[in-house]
Amino acid sequence: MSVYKAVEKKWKRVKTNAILDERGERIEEAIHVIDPHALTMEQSTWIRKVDECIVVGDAKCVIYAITLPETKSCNGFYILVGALDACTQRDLAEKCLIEYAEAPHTTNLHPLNQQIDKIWMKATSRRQNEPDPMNKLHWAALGYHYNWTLRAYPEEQGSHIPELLQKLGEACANAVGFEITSEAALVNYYKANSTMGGHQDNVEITFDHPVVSFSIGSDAIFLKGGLTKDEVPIEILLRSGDVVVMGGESRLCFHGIAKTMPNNCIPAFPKELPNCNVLYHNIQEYVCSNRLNINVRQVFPTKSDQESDRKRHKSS
Ligand SMILES: O=C(O)CCC(=O)C(=O)O
Ligand SMILES: [Fe+2]
Repeated sequence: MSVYKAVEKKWKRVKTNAILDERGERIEEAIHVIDPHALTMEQSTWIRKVDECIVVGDAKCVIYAITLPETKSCNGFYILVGALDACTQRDLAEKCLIEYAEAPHTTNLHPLNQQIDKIWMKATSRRQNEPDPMNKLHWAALGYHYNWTLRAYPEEQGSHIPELLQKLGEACANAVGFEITSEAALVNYYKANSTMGGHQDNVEITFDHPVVSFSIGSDAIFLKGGLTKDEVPIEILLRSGDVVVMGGESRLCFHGIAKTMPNNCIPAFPKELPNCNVLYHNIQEYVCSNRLNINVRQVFPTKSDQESDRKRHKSS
């Protein structure tokens, strides 16, 4: 079994929803976890704070470059801690639930001809004994919709990338020195026990631009491995509002979600807000037991990338 798989298995066995026990001490399985809010002395020796910035609203965030301890190379993997301000988190949660899962975007239910229109409205207005349609929703695709059967991106964009995602993607990528034109976005809907197996994001036509990934709602244990599953992955606790940028050498690293950890207390989603309505209450309840992830990617090379490639080839 690969070491990556062994770490995934370890998290499958963890039944608690926090890395700390009742006494406030780390559970044994979590001793290596990087909690960006509480780095250990040892972690501070290899996790570099590269900058502080404001990506959106008034959220001042710290940027850490997280490199694998074995290689110690700075390989383009960054976490922007709390980069999304509370308003943006609430706005994105609402959009994931009532806009991004609707046509013209597609979802995992679409290829099965089971796409459910107004899924969030149906879920929240159903009778108590009726099944929750949200249980069937795993992902939504925006922009260029990757075709998993043909294993290819289509020539035409299936839907637009919302301006907010374009802007956030660009701001986060620029904050760590990368550029991105978001052409495809994926929204992942995680339930309390959902995981995402280790994989590489390797279906785009270019890998010269980073994947920018936004976390909203419940906490998660994110695993970031190397270029093979034989490298020990680092384990990172991601919270609502955190942004991960995987560019440069880390663009093709194995990664995934080993555990989703529902938490009752998410600062951006208090139980009551001034003037809050039923929609907010439903969203607040949802994010406390589920996690949303939105990630944006550039699929095709930028014209200037192609130009510089051509020049490189000519001169070599
Ligand atoms: O949920 C996450 O943070 C990671 C999602 C991911 O890796 C993907 O959609 O490819
Ligand atoms: Fe991924």
